[in-house]
Amino acid sequence: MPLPDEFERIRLWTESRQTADFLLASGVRLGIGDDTAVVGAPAGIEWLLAVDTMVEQIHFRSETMEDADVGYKALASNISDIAAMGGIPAHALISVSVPPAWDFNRMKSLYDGFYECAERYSVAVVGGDTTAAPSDLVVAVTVFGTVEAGRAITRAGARAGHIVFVTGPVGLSAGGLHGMLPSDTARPKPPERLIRAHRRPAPSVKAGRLLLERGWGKSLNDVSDGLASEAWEIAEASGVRLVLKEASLPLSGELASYAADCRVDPLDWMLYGGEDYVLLGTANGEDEAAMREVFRQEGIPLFVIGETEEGPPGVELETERGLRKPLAKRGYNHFAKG
Ligand SMILES: Nc1ncnc2c1ncn2[C@@H]1O[C@H](COP(=O)(O)OP(=O)(O)O)[C@@H](O)[C@H]1O
Ligand SMILES: Cc1ncc(C[n+]2csc(CCOP(=O)(O)OP(=O)(O)O)c2C)c(N)n1
Ligand SMILES: [Mg+2]
Ligand SMILES: [Mg+2]
Ligand SMILES: [Mg+2]
Repeated sequence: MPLPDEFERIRLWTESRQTADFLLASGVRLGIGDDTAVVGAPAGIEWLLAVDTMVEQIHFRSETMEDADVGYKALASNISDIAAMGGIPAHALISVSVPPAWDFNRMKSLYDGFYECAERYSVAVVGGDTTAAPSDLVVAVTVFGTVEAGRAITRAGARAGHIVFVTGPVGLSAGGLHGMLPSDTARPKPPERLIRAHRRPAPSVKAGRLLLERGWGKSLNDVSDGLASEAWEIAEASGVRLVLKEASLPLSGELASYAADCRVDPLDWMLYGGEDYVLLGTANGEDEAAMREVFRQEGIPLFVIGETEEGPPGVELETERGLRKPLAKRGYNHFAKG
């Protein structure tokens, strides 16, 4: 059998993955197959638009991710940016640049991952682009979300006297990655939960919506580059200081024991590891009790990890003994100063 050409591949990767009813309900008048998609714009909403790229060797390699995980995570990381505005993810465009090693079947698995994530978060895949590539796979996903007009929660809304919270544990993804990356010295195998955190992140869409609908979220950011880096982004965008309490940071028992096995400090993974795709934000202290109660009822994690103060924008870490030290503006950076 001859190998499918470009157009047959697109059809075979995407055909019959989402029902006509679902696409119609998502406002899609015209989906995959024409020069552009045509999507209805509901009254009273604003569009949230974001794109994120995953590059083989930089964001993943065969040792760290299964093929389907790459598709799942590429869409999940974009959905996380919509969650970080308090929005609802709605549509996605998928661009793939495909090297020879990613044959038809591997790409089909990648698309299985895309569509698994799309189904979980009710995202309509409305188009994309396909090219050949010389050696490594590049996947770029553009996501469109909706938010009630004027209500998006930005990084700039933190004020002195807020509490600082996160919507899930941090550092698990970095711990899992540590154990899966090739290394000269043998590393203990990470627990399944850490591997899963790295491969199948769960963006906090429900938490983002609660924070917006109840009016609790005053500033919000998702954790892609690491808690410290994202905290600095809120501090600088808002013009406040964030004080994070080391004892309140959500350290999972599994991460603690895996870090002990590896003889490393889990705090490094928690503060600087990244790819957690939880939300970091601030809220009024008076709302803390109600927030805790409703998040508990909804079964969504919420950890209060510090507070904000007036002063030159920055981030501090308060140790268990009450000593404060500046928290380095460090995290994953594609072009770290060298
Ligand atoms: N090449 C680019 N051209 C235009 N805007 C960009 C480019 N790269 C990043 N941005 C914008 O810079 C901001 C920060 O990007 P980034 O750090 O990737 O955000 P995030 O961590 O939320 O994905 C975003 O508003 C993003 O849209
Ligand atoms: C093989 C491999 N090496 C290193 C990493 C770690 N890593 C790569 S990108 C990244 C940060 C998130 O990616 P980025 O492109 O910065 O996303 P954005 O901040 O734009 O959402 C991290 C922690 C990884 N996931 N896989
Ligand atoms: Mg980005
Ligand atoms: Mg983001
Ligand atoms: Mg980044």
